Amino acid sequence: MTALPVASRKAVRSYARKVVLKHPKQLSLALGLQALTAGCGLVAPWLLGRLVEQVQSGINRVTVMVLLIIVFLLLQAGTLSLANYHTARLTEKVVAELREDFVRDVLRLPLATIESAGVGDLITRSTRDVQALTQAARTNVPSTLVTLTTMVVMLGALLLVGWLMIFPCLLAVPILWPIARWYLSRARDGYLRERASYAKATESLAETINGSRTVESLRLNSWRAQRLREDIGVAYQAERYTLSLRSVFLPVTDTAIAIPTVATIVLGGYFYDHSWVSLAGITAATLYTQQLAGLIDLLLYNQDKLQLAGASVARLLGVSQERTDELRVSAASAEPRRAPAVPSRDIEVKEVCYGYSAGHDVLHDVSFTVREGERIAIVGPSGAGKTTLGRLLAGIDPPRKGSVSRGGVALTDIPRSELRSEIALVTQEYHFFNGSVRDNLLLAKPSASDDELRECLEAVAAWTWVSELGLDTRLGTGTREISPAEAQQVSLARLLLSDPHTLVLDEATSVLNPKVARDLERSLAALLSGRTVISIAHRLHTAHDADRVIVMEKGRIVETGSHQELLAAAGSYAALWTSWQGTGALPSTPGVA
Ligand SMILES: Nc1ncnc2c1ncn2[C@@H]1O[C@H](COP(=O)(O)OP(=O)(O)OP(=O)(O)O)[C@@H](O)[C@H]1O
Repeated sequence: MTALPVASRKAVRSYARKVVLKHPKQLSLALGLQALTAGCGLVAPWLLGRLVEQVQSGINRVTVMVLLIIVFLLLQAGTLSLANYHTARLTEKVVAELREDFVRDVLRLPLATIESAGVGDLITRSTRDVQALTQAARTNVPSTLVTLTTMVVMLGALLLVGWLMIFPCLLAVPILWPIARWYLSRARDGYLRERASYAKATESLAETINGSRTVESLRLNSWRAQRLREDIGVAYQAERYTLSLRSVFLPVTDTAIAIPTVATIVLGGYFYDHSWVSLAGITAATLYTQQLAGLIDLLLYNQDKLQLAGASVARLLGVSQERTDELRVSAASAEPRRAPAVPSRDIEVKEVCYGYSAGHDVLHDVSFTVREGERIAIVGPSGAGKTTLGRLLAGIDPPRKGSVSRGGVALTDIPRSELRSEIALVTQEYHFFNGSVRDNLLLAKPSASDDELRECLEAVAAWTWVSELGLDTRLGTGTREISPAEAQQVSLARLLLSDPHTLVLDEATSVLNPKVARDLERSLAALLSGRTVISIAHRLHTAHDADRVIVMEKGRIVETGSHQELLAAAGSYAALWTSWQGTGALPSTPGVA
């Protein structure tokens, strides 16, 4: 299993910069309002300082001062709510864009990449990581911006009330600086490990749920439970590590931020004794320093959450890197290729070898050409390599050796959007998305008319039940359940709508009962005229109807010809045919798992 990539710190930083600078007006407005709020917040401590000084020197203007303090506090509350409103608008917009980017990138991932990464990784990225990022963007990012702006304004004010009062604040720096460096150099990797361990546990869980029947029937419950316990154990250790980082970081910083307040009072008294700072200055500085301590505390707390969000961004951006890599590969390989004078839709399979693991090929030296408009049936016993060949013919996996190409270009080098509109693989894995039949069909062609939808549904023999229910009736979990055969029919109709010129059908009609399957294949055959169809045939009547039959055994092509020619040759195909006529099933390849 190959995990999806994780973006580097540099990529995360440049993405964050891009996102922040994408809305300069909204950002300036939000920051401006925050600075105004911070400015209003500074007036009350300053006025309090003046009040203390006036009381000490016998001037009685308490009422005016108190009224002024109330006015500024109200002003601060007003600007704060405006600042919060505009910051929230900006962050909601940014979060929405991030989510959209992520969904777009996930939808563009090649099937082979998802399969090799495992669904657990993708589920964790699209749930926990998106959630961590959303949470940070909604609360910690705005809070950090407010805190930083307020701190800058406050330090300026501290300089103004008495520049000497800045020194007590600096006493915390020798502790805060190294502990922050220590923490930051470890937190990102810690959180990345934590996320990866969640992905693994989710993968195990998803695998167990998907294979629950197999687990039950083979009594693998305790083995699966043990596996899950191990994965949870790894996640627990990863969480303990990040917890241990926080257990050091937060108490040390909590202690360090208490120093400036104490030092301001102690040193302030000393400065006052020497008449270096006024009483008003010391009062205001003490209040500022106390607020500053609270701000640093908040900043560090946010920093922790931002580390977690940073790890999540790295994982989410990694998904887009996967896509970029793919496009880069196709762009690179596109350079030397020359468009043929007449674009050929023939698919050429040349000396192909392929294996799922190193040193164990399941396809050996396979060569043949699929001509445009041809009907090919690939037959052979179970484990012969038919499905594997089908995946290569659909451009999902590249061969280990040799080539599978169209017009001289390897299928895996053709941009996927282009390839998918040309060649489609139809497997036993079909999907009906919760919603109406119309919703499911329009995924393939959003502009399709009702007539087109009906035509495709009729072609797959589904119009009878769909017209009874209605195209817009909601189906799926929690509503009217859809049977596997119906779901498969809708998938096939969706495929017809997307109109690829080549179809690779791998057990496309296996869920249906033999009679319905045969009817469906007939309707499909009528509708598919003019298309290239490669059927991985598990029922030999498909081979009977094909232009050419390719017989595979143990990963090799052993015979090629029409049904009649192969029967006359009395070889492997003839044996398969006889066996199928007798039992309706194909034998397994001896020695092949
Ligand atoms: N994802 C996989 N990982 C590892 N080995 C695999 C994988 N898929 C298939 N194989 C192996 O590759 C070989 C060819 O399998 P394949 O499914 O292509 O055969 P098939 O002719 O389609 O069989 P069937 O008719 O039973 O579907 C088999 O030995 C199988 O165990």
